[in-house]
Amino acid sequence: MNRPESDNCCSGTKSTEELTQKSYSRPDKDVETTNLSITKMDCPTEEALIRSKLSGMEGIYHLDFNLVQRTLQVHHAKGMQGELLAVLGTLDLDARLANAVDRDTAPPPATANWWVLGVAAAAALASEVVYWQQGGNNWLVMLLALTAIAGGGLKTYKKGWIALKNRNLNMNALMSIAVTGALLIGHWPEAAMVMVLFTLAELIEAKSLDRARNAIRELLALAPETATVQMDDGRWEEISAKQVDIGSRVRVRPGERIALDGEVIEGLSAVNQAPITGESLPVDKAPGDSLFAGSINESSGLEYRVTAAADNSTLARIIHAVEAAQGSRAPTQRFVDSFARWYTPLVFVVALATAVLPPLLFGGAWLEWVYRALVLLVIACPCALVIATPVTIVSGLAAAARHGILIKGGVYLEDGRRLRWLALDKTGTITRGKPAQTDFEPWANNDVNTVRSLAASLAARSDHPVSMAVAQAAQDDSIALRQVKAFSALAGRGVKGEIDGEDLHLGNHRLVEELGVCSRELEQRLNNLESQGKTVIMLVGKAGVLALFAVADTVKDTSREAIAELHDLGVKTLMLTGDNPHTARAIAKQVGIDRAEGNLLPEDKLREIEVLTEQNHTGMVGDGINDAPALARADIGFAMGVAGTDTAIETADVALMDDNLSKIATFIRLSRSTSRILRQNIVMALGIKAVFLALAFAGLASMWMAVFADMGTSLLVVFNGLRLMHR
Ligand SMILES: Nc1ncnc2c1ncn2[C@@H]1O[C@H](COP(=O)(O)OP(=O)(O)OP(=O)(O)O)[C@@H](O)[C@H]1O
Ligand SMILES: [Zn+2]
Repeated sequence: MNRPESDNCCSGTKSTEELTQKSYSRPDKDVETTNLSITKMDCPTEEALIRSKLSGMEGIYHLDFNLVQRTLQVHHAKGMQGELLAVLGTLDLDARLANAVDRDTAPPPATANWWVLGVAAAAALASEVVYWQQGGNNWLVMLLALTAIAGGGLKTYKKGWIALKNRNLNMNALMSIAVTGALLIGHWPEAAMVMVLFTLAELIEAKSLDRARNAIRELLALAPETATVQMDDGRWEEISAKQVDIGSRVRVRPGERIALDGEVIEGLSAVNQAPITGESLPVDKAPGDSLFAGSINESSGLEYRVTAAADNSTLARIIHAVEAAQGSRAPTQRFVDSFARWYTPLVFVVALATAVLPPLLFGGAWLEWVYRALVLLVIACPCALVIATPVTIVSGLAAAARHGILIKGGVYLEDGRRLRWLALDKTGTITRGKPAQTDFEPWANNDVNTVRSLAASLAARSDHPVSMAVAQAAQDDSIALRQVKAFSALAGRGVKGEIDGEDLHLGNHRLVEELGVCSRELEQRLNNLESQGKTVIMLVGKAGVLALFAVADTVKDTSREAIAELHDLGVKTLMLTGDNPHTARAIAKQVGIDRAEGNLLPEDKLREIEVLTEQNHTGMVGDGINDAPALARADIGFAMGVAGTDTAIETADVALMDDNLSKIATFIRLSRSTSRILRQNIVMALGIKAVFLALAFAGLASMWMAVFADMGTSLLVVFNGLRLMHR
């Protein structure tokens, strides 16, 4: 049996992560996937319990825990579901089958019986008071203490017992042992207090986790539940957004939120797309423009045609991706998990030694040392430490989503701060990607209209931006097109086809060289145009070069500033383009990019990235389609302008909803604050533990102080993590 999630999976490198996920997402006919919702899995210790129970079973291949959503995905051999549920049943964690597709059923919030807990707390307090008044234990102290423990701690005992039976030392087990021990050595009021405080801590912790859990669902709540749809008979009726079919006509009033993805049919309005793209300026919409569910229609009414079902809208896909991202473990989380795995048993052993050795060897007082050992048991609970990471990562992911940045895993969020180089594609990334024809020149006395018509006929068949510019210019001048036969695109070069029996090529310098029809004179002319930042393609026929067409793209308004922001963050920039080196340099100079490489075929781009990644943490940003190999090879691949596209969201490591490059700087800054908060949390959690460890040895810490500190630390790290949400 192979189990790739085995504990020695050490570094968080992308390749291991991907391998693990890919090998299991492949539909295999013998592997079945069960999604479970586990209501009572609110502390990482429960995860450890489940893991130890399941991973030993024959036929269980892979476990994907999502603590924040309290879900577990199990990949297992076919037909094991019943057995799986039965085993989980013995752990008493309320494991239920969950439908992965149905994202609307939020997990129930942490339940609390405040009334019982209040009585328990009062009893514990009273027991303490009576103890001090009477100067010792008596039947009343004991009765009050037992009442408190029964009220506050039965659940803990139950969970602790299950854990111990499964030879798992989780915090419930530790607490049960500690409280029982305290009772046995006669510390009745304190045992009661510790149990009540612990239960309270658990509750508060669960509540604050609920907040993190809901952060992402709150994003989903951005799309209204209902939409005003035109019925077959022409009436308008408000129906549930989920029931609206693709193609329906929907109306949205000014000030209203848009319920479904669609395309404007009628009306002109400004739409605030901030919830999707993070861009706060409203965007003007006219017929033909696309709309995103969740965005806000600001100025006037619109009618649109629905283009995606409610559960497949861009917004829904964003939320789906963020939720999935939480499941994958960030490097810090792996570190913390493996730390917790040896920390708890180690402290347990130390506690045992503390209880036994000093009295045996040095004649210490038994009761005194047993008590110190019990304090150690309380300190052995790593909950604050373990909870700190997922909460921080989830808040970071949610904050990024609010900025229109979709991060596909905690790894990338943590890694972003390490980026030293960013490679950028030119067309569509730095420039608008919508070039226009600026010059055309017949070559060797050819007839202007004939060559334009030939070139445009070829160009019209291609969707490459350069071709589109040539075709558009011809159309604007009402030049008639001819019929093209045997058309094909030549990657990185241009296109070719046959018109009236003549083989024609339309493409760049590389193509002209390859056809062997270049000349000194032509090169001079090329250099001249290219050094102005223009891209030149040539029409080539039997008689050689027939004409030159120059197109120019404009740089996006945001590019220059975004590049400067990146440089301020210490990230160097490199432009990679299939376009010629002159144009590449001219554009690079305009926006302030450090280095530019032109004339690159897709495989050359890949090689550049490979060279860079060997020495530096390197990101690559592109529009996703022809740059796919380079994007995949980079440490972090960014796809931009993905809102509305189908595949790009799924392919990149980080997807930027709009095409504003400054989002990458935002991402890096967010990554830096995330790792700062992660470090703070870990130092805080470990530091407080260390202090209490020392105090416990010195006999200066009491049990309830340790519980209190533990609760305080948990709360501190959770709130510290949630702070990110508002970055
Ligand atoms: N279909 C085409 N029509 C016209 N020219 C083309 C075509 N395909 C490629 N070319 C020429 O080859 C060059 C390189 O094309 P390629 O598609 O590799 O890069 P690009 O997408 O234009 O630039 P970037 O790498 O910056 O995105 C283009 O600049 C253009 O001159
Ligand atoms: Zn040449």
